[in-house]
Amino acid sequence: MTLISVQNLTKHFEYYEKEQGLKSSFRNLIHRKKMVKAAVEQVSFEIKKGEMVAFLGPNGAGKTTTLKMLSGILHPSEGAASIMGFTPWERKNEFKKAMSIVMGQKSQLWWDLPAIDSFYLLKNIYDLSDENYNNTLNELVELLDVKHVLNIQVRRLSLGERMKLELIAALLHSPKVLFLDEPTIGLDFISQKNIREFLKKYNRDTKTTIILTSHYMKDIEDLCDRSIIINKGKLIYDGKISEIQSAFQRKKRMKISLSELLAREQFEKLGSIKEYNGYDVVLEVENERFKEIAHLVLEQYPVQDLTIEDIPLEEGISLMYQKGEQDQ
Ligand SMILES: Nc1ncnc2c1ncn2[C@@H]1O[C@H](COP(=O)(O)OP(=O)(O)OP(=O)(O)O)[C@@H](O)[C@H]1O
Repeated sequence: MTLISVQNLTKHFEYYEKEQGLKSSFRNLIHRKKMVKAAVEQVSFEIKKGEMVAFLGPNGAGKTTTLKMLSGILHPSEGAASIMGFTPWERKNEFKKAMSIVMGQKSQLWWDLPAIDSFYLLKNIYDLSDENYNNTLNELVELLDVKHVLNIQVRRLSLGERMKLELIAALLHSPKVLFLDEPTIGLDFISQKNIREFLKKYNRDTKTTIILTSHYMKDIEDLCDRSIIINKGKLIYDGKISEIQSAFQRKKRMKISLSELLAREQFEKLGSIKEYNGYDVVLEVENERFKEIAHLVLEQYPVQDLTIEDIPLEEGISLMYQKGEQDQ
């Protein structure tokens, strides 16, 4: 069942250029130069109920602007979107009660209060029954393991603890659609992992539809099957994450450790050399040839260890960004 449908969504920001200096400030009062930034251009996609989709793109690609339109914070310049049958920017109460947005760099908790007070306020805003509120809160508190920090002023907590509490604030009213903008930004490795595990379980158990932006590839690889990629406001890929590699990266990486020093020339005929120090070599070889080359290296070279891996996802994605740039 399609839950989110977006057609030709476009956002052009208009602003006035401001030159440096006092003289220019006075000149700008009379003669201002209007600029237009095309942040999102004719983006279309559909998302089914229960999907967790990665929304990717380099800095400034238009991800946050798109999420702001889909959550009703911003009005588009053109295009249409339907989320659970609602037009987001009409901001109907039923829509607000059925969605939530978490922005890694913004907080909806009161910093000077303990989170439990903010949660109680949200209970009233969303008009939740005592039973419903207590059940959801207890479940989320247990899942995220934050019982011990609920009564501490939010400003005194660590970034990881705060992000867990932000998630609870966003999920108290059990939204059907959740927008997550960089939910693991700035978190240490363990906190990132905890948040990822929580999101995975939450999505699986509740079938909440989630759109996630993140610059951490581990988030994307662990959580999402599908990704929508934009660059300079335009959609450049919509498909399986596992196919990004095969579509844009037709090579494998071979790491070879040698028991004897070998000259660089010995490897040049096999593939492109990425690293070489005499004893350790990293080669990139064409997918079609890696078995044959591995066989040859094992037979003819003094090999101590050999591993073959796919090129990391971030490299596949960055190739895609580059291709997007060339096509535009
Ligand atoms: N209010 C605004 N006025 C003018 N330009 C804006 C405004 N908001 C965003 N932009 C521009 O629109 C483009 C897209 O911004 P957006 O924040 O959506 O990118 P992003 O993909 O979320 O980037 P990042 O990964 O860095 O957060 C950027 O070039 C940004 O400078």
